[in-house]
Amino acid sequence: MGILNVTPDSFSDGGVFVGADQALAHARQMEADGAAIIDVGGESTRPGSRGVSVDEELSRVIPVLEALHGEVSVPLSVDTSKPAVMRAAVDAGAGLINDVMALRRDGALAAARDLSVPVCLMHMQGTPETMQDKPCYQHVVKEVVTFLLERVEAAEAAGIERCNLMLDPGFGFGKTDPHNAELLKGLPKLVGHGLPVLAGLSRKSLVGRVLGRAMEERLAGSVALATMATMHGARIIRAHDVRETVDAVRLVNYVMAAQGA
Ligand SMILES: Cn1c(SCC(=O)Nc2ccccc2)nc2c(=O)[nH]c(N)nc21
Repeated sequence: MGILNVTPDSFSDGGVFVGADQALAHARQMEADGAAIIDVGGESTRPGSRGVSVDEELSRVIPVLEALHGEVSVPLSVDTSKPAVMRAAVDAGAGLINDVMALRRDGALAAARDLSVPVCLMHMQGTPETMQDKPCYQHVVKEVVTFLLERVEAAEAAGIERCNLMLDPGFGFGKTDPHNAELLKGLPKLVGHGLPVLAGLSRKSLVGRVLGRAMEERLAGSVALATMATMHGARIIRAHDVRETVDAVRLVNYVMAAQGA
């Protein structure tokens, strides 16, 4: 899942691709590099960030989805928690919903059901504004798995088909580095519930803090974590550096498919 940030303040790449034409060029490059999905997000979810209005998010995301639709052959996911943005985004060509709030906003379950597109349900403790103040868990893996299974129940109760759901532990969303490490090590417990698991670790602060690497120096660490997530059963890897991440995933798949051992 290639990351296409259309947030002016997206701190991971400083919102370099805000214009629709730069976005299209970046999306085409990620598709050429092997991305199976392009994730388009208009609201920065960095720690401490406040949300944006529906209109602001729409003005960022819809023009880009319209520019990409029909120009790239891979499905587009819209990274949003707002029902109105979900509906407009699917109308504009999005084929997946990537919701960091796991459809908890009012109207989100109904929107996802009406739209009947695949949905990624992600765990977050608190909100982007507060989540990193003091993340705390008794058993982080158990609590994240339990939350996600509860969201699956809620989605099915709302009429969303189970086969349209993906689960995501939400690395960095209300987690300390030990929490993130425990979640990555414990990923097989989430994978074991039979739904595809998505992992987003690319360039995140976990890499920066453990390795002491600035944002632009996190490629090797990101590929290492993508490799670990894939070995632990993640089926979708959300990444900035698509070419390098695809190489790693292809090699993991090759080795894991080997006979014997
Ligand atoms: C939209 N979105 C994000 S944005 C946060 C981010 O990339 N931060 C970040 C990026 C680069 C550097 C530092 C932080 N992370 C996920 C994720 O892990 N899973 C799913 N499903 N969606 C996600």
